[in-house]
Amino acid sequence: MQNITMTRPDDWHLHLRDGAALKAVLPHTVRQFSRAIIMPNLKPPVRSLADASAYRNRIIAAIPAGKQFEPLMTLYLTDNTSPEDIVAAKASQFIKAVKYYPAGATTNSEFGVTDIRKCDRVFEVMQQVDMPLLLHGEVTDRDVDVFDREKVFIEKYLIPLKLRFPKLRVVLEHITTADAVEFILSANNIAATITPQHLLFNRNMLFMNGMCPHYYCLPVLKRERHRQAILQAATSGDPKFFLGTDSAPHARDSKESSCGCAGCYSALHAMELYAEAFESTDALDKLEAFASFHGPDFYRLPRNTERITMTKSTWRVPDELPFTEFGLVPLWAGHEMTWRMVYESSSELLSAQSI
Ligand SMILES: NC(=O)N[C@@H](CC(=O)O)C(=O)O
Ligand SMILES: [Zn+2]
Ligand SMILES: [Zn+2]
Repeated sequence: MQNITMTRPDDWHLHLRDGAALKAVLPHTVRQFSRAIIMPNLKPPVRSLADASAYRNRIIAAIPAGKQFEPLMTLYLTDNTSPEDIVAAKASQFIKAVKYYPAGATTNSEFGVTDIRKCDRVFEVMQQVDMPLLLHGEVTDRDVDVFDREKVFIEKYLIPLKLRFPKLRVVLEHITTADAVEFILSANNIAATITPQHLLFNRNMLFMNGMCPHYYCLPVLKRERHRQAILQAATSGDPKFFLGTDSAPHARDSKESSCGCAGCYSALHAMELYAEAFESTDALDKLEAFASFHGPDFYRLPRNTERITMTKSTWRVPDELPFTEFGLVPLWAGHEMTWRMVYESSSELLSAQSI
């Protein structure tokens, strides 16, 4: 196959940050996607309707002139989120979900929830008004092995949560294990997003010829058996699985540090990365539904009508992109990609090549 033409996709899990960082990364997402679910883990987090409204305006102001993009906002759940906050968020129409971070689980999660059972009053209202709950599904217990944190979260918290709130619509974000796939398939009113890095790499990538911080994200990459399971889920055509890049920019100095932070940057070339993963298992025919249909169907939004084209053409992922004063290393820097998104104008194509 030399060309793929498909419905324009959306990104159902994206970190845009704020200020100069937002301005540096947003054009990449806008080139590839029509809409994105915007993660609320800013410093301080997006906790109220007023925070979300102000952040949404800053994102809209940063959209390159003449481009279309719709940020779908989320609220950051804390121990103090109230049922009234949910009702107000639902009424706003632009807040599409509420994000749960276990306190201490990942980047900027220190304001997260200390005990998920404390949120039952809020979940009750979310179930009632049909506000989806997005989960960073990992336990934070120091005595649980870092590679088992997703599996233990499912057993200890997610299964009981689904029993307490069977109609609450849940997205288990950035799944990484066969255990997650199995659970998603067995339960109702639940879906999962899948990132490009978890489809393409197993945990060996973290230690290829030395320690490679640019492949460190949370949940951490797992063994090959788990990668195979999520690749199989993503390419199965099952509507419970859809695209969420979890593109999470961190400046080079904070990744290449004695305590490097978690997150991979994939907004530059997300669709090309997914195409490579799907092609590896001869499933390019399943890419459009995964990237462009299952997400809007879950969120009960219309599918996009515009189309995009990717073409077979090799190009090298740049070593670094402009981003604050330290630069940003994209996922799989230096790799020869085999697909390339075709942009509408040749000047855009040129600027994409030159970064
Ligand atoms: N995935 C990551 O490793 N990092 C994300 C946070 C998150 O999605 O957990 C970030 O905001 O940097
Ligand atoms: Zn997360
Ligand atoms: Zn994320």
